[in-house]
Amino acid sequence: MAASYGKIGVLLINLGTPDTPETPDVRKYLREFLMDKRVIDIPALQRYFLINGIIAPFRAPKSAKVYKQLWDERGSPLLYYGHDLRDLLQKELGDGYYVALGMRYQSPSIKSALEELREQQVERIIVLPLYPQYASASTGTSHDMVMEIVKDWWIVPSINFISTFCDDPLFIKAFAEIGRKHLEARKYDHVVFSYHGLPERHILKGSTRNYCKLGTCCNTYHKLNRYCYRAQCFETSRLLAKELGLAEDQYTVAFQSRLGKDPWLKPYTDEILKDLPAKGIKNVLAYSPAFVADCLETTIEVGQEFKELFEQAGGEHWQLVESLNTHPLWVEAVKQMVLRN
Ligand SMILES: C=CC1=C(C)c2cc3[nH]c(cc4nc(cc5[nH]c(cc1n2)c(C)c5CCC(=O)O)C(CCC(=O)O)=C4C)c(C)c3C=C
Ligand SMILES: [Fe+2]
Ligand SMILES: [Fe+2]
Repeated sequence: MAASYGKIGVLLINLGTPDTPETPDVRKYLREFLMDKRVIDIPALQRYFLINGIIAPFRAPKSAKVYKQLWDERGSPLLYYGHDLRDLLQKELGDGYYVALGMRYQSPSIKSALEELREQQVERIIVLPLYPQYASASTGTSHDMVMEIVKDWWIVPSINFISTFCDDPLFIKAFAEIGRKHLEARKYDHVVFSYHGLPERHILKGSTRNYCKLGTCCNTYHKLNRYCYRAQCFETSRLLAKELGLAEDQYTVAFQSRLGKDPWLKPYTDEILKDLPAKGIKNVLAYSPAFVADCLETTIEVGQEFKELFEQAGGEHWQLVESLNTHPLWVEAVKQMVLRN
């Protein structure tokens, strides 16, 4: 596309995925991802030994097996839904905008996406990491990478960083609509909102004036805990529950995907789901609202692994709510976020 001056650039960012589901590519991806000091926040030398001594040799082949189950004819869903969203958003926003997609790890890189925008000589850039709830390990590191790259540009255009959209009305409406179809199709006893976990210390490090202490501090969402990941997960869940007409005792918020021995945000999804059947909860609808596109964490972890655990514990029906992917209300939600910024 030829450059035309005065456009607004939109940079969509997501986590990234291995280039292929083969072990060497998964190892390369995990190395880049987990060497990020905002993801594994321990001293550099310790991180180096953890990754090269344990994760690269042992975790990479295991993860590759799971990535092979995830891969389909279009590749990795996280990546192809990213491209689809970019194309749909470009169509919706029209000629005054140029939309680019960058992945924090692997490809297409944030650097290549920013170069596309620079080539277009966009006058402003809106940076939107595709994570509804801010965490230093996701949104923070995406912003960090953008700043790292543009700091060397001679002309640094105006840049708007969007850091959270956990309570965006259209985002909530889109996710509610997808879940509502399941709730109307059969009877569910309970809804589980399962979020990607974080080490507890990540919350404490971001605690404004020591406000967040992993207690009831996050039960309401306001100025002091605006960027607390835990408070944002609770807020998204509350708003989704409200939109779906769920009472407080009809849903549970839990956290998944913990890694290592440090305490992560609790309760852990794989633990709570095992106790549900004994309480008479045998039909569960599972939401994964930390992600806006299907990926390993939704399709495989929530959709398959948790389903197996639930059934082994006596559960009868476990249903994953598919992610926002290319849902028209989601595309509209992103469009409105861009227009507002
Ligand atoms: C210390 C480890 C990790 C932190 C902290 C973390 C935070 C975090 N991650 C996401 C989003 C995604 N993570 C995904 C996969 C994934 N995450 C970790 C570790 C941490 N994540 C690992 C090791 C993996 C790889 C899979 C595995 O080997 O188990 C994905 C899926 C990508 C895909 O290709 O499908 C996403 C998306 C967020 C939002 C977040 C902080 C809140
Ligand atoms: Fe992760
Ligand atoms: Fe908090």
